[in-house]
Amino acid sequence: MANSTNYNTVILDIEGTITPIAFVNEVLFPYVTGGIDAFLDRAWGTSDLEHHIQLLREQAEKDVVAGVEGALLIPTTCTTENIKAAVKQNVKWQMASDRKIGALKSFQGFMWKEGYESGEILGIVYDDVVPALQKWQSEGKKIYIYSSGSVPAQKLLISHTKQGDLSKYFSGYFDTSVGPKVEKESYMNIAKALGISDKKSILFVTDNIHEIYAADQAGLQVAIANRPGNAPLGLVDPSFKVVTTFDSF
Ligand SMILES: CSCCC(=O)C(=O)COP(=O)(O)O
Ligand SMILES: [Mg+2]
Repeated sequence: MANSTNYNTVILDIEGTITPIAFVNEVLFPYVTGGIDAFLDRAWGTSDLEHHIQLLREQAEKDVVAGVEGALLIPTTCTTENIKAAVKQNVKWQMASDRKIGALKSFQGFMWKEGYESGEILGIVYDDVVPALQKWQSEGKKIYIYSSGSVPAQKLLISHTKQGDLSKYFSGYFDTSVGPKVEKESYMNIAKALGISDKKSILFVTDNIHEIYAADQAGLQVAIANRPGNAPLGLVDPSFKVVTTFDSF
């Protein structure tokens, strides 16, 4: 049972908190890995695709310089087929280790756009999420998302769920452009962006214990989402609230 008190701002993680990890692993990620060949063929030559490839290319160059094992460069001057093959290999390599890197997350969101808009992908949130959003909103609380998924990808999921378009509940979205979710400065950046000086007035809910530590260190209230299919929590500091359902809020 969550016993968080006196918060007027709620920040929610997506995967493992409001959305099952299985939806990400069994629907969103296979959409990218299985569809990337055809997608590259379809979108080849567009400025949007070139922009996303350039982001992947710049990240790959940083990875090579940093000595990241398995990092793959994406050439600029080469045959179209070789560039496509390098993009495909790079994306699949990053996804195999579930990297939370901005360039990859932007590319995934770019591919998912087509899927959500065509109706091939429909987002899932747990049944207890919408009632909690309604309750928080009726209490005058502001609700935000902070996820490793890119902001465009977050908005797509939130606006295309089986429960309908949930965007009306959210006042804003944050991704790792404010900083990694495991660093306390990222939560301070969000509080600053929201103009909130009393960090204890913010409740952050996530499934990831490292994100909990970071938000706690930044002074936010925190609650751990322990959803079916999440990685085992292990031993957690008993001072942290753990919720298995949002009915607890
Ligand atoms: C709309 S994001 C889709 C899931 C994803 O790619 C991701 O990285 C989610 O990470 P989170 O920080 O929400 O656990
Ligand atoms: Mg998560």
